[in-house]
Amino acid sequence: MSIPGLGQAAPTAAFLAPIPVAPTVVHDLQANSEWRFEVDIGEKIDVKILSGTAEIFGTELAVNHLYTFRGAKSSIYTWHGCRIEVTGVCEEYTAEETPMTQYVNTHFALEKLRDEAERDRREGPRVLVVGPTNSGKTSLVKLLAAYALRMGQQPMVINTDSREGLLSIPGSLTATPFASIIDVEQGWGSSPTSTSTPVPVKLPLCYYYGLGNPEDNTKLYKPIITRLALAATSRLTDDPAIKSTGMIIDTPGVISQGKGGFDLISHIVSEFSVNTILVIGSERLHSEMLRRFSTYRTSTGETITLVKLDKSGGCVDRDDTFMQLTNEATVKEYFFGDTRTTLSPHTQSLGYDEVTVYKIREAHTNSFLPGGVEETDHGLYEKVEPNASMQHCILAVMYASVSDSQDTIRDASVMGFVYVAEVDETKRRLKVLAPMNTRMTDRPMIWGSWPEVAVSLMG
Ligand SMILES: Nc1ncnc2c1ncn2[C@@H]1O[C@H](COP(=O)(O)OP(=O)(O)OP(=O)(O)O)[C@@H](O)[C@H]1O
Repeated sequence: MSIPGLGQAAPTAAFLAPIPVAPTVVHDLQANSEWRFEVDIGEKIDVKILSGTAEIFGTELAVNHLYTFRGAKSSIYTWHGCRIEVTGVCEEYTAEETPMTQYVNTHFALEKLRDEAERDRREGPRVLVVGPTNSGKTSLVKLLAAYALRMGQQPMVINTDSREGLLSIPGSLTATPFASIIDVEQGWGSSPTSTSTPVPVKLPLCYYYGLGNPEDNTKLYKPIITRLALAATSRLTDDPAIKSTGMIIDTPGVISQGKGGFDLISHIVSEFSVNTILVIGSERLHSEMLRRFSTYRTSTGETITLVKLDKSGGCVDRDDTFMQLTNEATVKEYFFGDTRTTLSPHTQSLGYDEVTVYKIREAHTNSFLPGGVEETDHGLYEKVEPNASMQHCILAVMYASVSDSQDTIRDASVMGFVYVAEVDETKRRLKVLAPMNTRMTDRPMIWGSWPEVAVSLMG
């Protein structure tokens, strides 16, 4: 073996090969145009605004600051024109047709409602965004939250889409009060575990569903939505600034696509007392929402305002592989940090008898046995002994006690997540990775199927 720098061997050709230099391009963007880009997972680009004004989904970019984007599909919009410098390889084009005027008008209509709410000391608008998969719901939620923040408001952003996490691991449903700028490089911002970033951390109220699709177990999804709504409403009531700004609720695309899903939309509408529904990119869904909600009254007697919005031509489909890799990157970041912050997770060895694990039951809801007899509900979770199939899985550690009922555990908020790094069936022990060295043996843990982590995080 030759130690680098001490060995006698001549440098190899690879060692001498020049390091490829990423190309740098300057784009001049006209007023009201959008530069759309896609960076592959594992690749990155650096972007600098040289002059003018520019924003990413509503968040203004600073001039001469270097922004780095990794594995992202996104866009930079300018109202008045700008010059940008891009270093790195990505797929890109500039578009002049965007629905931004519609979106900003929606924002100003919401601002009017917020001003009225502040004046009358009432709750601001509770806005629900629905639309098919990849129609730009999350991007619109981000944009409306960013514009509200720019006006000095404090929006509460609710994520009811377990397929993607919002400041948390996928599988969770969250309510996050935003009081400071959204971190455009990271999507939504720094997670509570990353402490030394320039953008202040946000603390979500976090509940765990643990499956990728709400329809996989509506008997679990619905009560968690109810619990999330209760927590969000009480947080809202406690803080006048959040109260008058109101909520913006993101939804999973799948619930906008059929009868079972529409029932879930109705459930979210009633639990969050939604009074504004933004329907994005679907005429059919808009007419369905009109049919369901045109005569509806919220718990406080308000009617629902329905607004139809265009889908941006920039929305891109994200295939399963892209989602899988993005989710794995989010999980990795939760434990190990990102390029800006390195975290040091702890490994703990736990005996089978020291842990209480509940596995989520799947796909038993709405199922009928032949002859129309409904299948018996055996409970939400199944108490299981650790086993080899737990390897590489994520477990949610709940703020509950091991002696609590399944309903109490379901309604508890999440204390944190652990990753099962190793299962030793002979010694009957688990090796788990946790962000902190907290005692976990007196907490119940929930084992779901989402997020799926196909690779070892320890490699
Ligand atoms: N104007 C745009 N330019 C470039 N990319 C965009 C634009 N709008 C949205 N995207 C990208 O398109 C993808 C889908 O958008 P988004 O996540 O907002 O859709 P969604 O409706 O929330 O999806 P889902 O139904 O999966 O939750 C994302 O990667 C997003 O960053």
